[in-house]
Amino acid sequence: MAAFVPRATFPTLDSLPRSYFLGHHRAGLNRMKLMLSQIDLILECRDYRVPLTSRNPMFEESLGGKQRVIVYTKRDLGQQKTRADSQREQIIRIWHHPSPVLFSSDKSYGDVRTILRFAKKHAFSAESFTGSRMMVIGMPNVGKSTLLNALRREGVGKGKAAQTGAQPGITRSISSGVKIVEGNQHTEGVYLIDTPGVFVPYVPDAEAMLKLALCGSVKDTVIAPTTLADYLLFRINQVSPQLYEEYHQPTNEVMALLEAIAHKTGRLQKGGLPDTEASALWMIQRWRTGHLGNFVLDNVSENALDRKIAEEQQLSPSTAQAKKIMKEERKLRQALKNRRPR
Ligand SMILES: Nc1nc2c(ncn2[C@@H]2O[C@H](COP(=O)(O)OP(=O)(O)OP(=O)(O)O)[C@@H](O)[C@H]2O)c(=O)[nH]1
Repeated sequence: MAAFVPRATFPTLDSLPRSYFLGHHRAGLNRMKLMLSQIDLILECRDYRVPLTSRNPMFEESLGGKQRVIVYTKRDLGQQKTRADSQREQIIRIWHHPSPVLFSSDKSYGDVRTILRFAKKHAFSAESFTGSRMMVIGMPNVGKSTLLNALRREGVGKGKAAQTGAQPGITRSISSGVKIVEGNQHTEGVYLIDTPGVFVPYVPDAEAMLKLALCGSVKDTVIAPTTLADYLLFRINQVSPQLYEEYHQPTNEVMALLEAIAHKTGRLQKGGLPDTEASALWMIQRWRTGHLGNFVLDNVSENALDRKIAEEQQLSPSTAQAKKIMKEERKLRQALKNRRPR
């Protein structure tokens, strides 16, 4: 039998939606700007699996000037605990030097404690009697509320304060501060404010949109699940087709894999026909929960962040493009109203 050769490239999908900037994203960002003067430190969350693509330049534009620490979330879903992980993390630290960078997994008490220690040190060095107020920001579904809950649990031993969920947009408004560090005789402690995830107004690169959708920053109704599953298959094949060996032999044909998954997991329609859409959603969800391989989707190299920023500056939208973006946003809002999630 001929050896399996994975696809080297994924087709460019010009018709893919490139926007997911919703009303509550815009409103949330405006409110964050207004609150900035009361904030001592920003915890900006980015997804460990897409350290470049989950950067939102609007935060820099709108909230720049405030002291900020970048927290790369969902580390457990991207790392394999190898030397390559440490090297990648070292490069990411270099990207942001001298700003601090932290990595976090909600499964790791160590990671959460490190962030807590950082928050404590920052707050107590300010010696403010009224305590310290921090704000957690980031793209939708990056894990902001989960981080807030973990910091509260570890910091003051209290239960969940913010709702979390597998789809983006669970947090719709800015919360009041939640205590994550107890005070002492000199200060009131540390309060953390949760904010709604904010998407970028326009994603010029179709592959970036696929990555963001795969990581859950975009609602699953926006991009066809079979298209997303095809992109996931393309990426899994580059890592190891063995990751889906219990369903199918190595393949570049997403429909063949989805049909096999449908039969194996009982996702069948009337008459026993495989439900490929439901199987695609299941496959995507399996990857999002770490059951189809843990890997990073962005190429991390020393000058990758500078290159990305330079590209963004070149691609900053003209008036005509901005109008097109707004039209796309309106269309998207209408489509979301009309389509109910399955
Ligand atoms: N495996 C893993 N899953 C995580 C981690 N952090 C968050 N999640 C999951 O990611 C999903 C999104 O988490 P949320 O905390 O609701 O994300 P959010 O950024 O507040 O989302 P928005 O409401 O869109 O702003 C949930 O299903 C969480 O369980 C992590 O470190 N590891």
